[in-house]
Amino acid sequence: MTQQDFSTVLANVNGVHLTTSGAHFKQVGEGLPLLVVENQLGSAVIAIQGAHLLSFVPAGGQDLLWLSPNAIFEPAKAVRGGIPLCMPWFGGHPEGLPSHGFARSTDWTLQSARNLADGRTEIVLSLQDSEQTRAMWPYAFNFEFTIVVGTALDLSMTTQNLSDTSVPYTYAFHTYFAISDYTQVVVTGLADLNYIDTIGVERRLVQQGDVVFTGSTDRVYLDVPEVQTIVDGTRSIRIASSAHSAVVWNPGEHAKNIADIGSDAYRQFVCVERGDVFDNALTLAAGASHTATMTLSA
Ligand SMILES: O=P(O)(O)OC[C@H]1O[C@H](O)[C@H](O)[C@@H](O)[C@@H]1O
Repeated sequence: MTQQDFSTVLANVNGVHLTTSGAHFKQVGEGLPLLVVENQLGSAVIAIQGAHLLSFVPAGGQDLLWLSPNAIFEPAKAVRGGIPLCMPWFGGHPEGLPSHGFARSTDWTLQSARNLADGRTEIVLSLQDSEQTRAMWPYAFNFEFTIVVGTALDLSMTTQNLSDTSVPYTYAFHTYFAISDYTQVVVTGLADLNYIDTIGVERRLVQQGDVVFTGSTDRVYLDVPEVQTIVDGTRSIRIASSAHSAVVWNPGEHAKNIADIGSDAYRQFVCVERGDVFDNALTLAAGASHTATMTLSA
């Protein structure tokens, strides 16, 4: 568990408090510290480990994010659901380092919290290089993640390369969206785009019409437009991002082999992950910084 003292940062901020995963979610594991953010426009729950959003509820609405009923809250293990931050690399690593990078399983620092004049709440978390990160990724860096909770959830990730060489960089906001049943939803905003189907032998295909799910799905859409919409009956969720890729994932029945999902729960989410991955991978020049934004709204 993080040893951070939040009292100075949270002094004079209304509607933000610290709790634990055990008190808030009653789920298994050693437990993790969480920040709860509540205002008149919406509410959110953020794990300090991973700067990981676990819940976002616009006032009077329902949670946009899915958290697995079998989620495990353990130090150094990514929680299943919400918005894991996959960085500074997305997917598997050629030398067997943790899949999707170390950001999602490392404690971040709470930099600031403030009530904005329009009623929203802004939280800023950061992560800098350390001996532990340099052993996996030999660069000096600063990641700064700004979360604004209102009727929409506004996210902004700034990645600064503080080293004197250029750095390869891929990332994704790996969002798990709560939906009724994965076979009932339609994802718009990806029709006619090139994608890589990563199930089995990678294949490059072109999306015909909107995306629907009929079973295990794992696809990387390239050069996507700013907005996708998940249409779930009369409900819809809008995803707007500056990122150039969209990864669409649901494990289907393979979820029975994933301990923190299980054989039924997989039906209640789809992942539509915005990031810059595969052909959209980035290189950050020495001293350069990159900002990625994403806004989620119902
Ligand atoms: O189990 P994780 O490491 O969290 O990865 C979960 C999933 O993330 C992404 O969606 C990838 O495209 C999938 O291939 C992967 O299975």
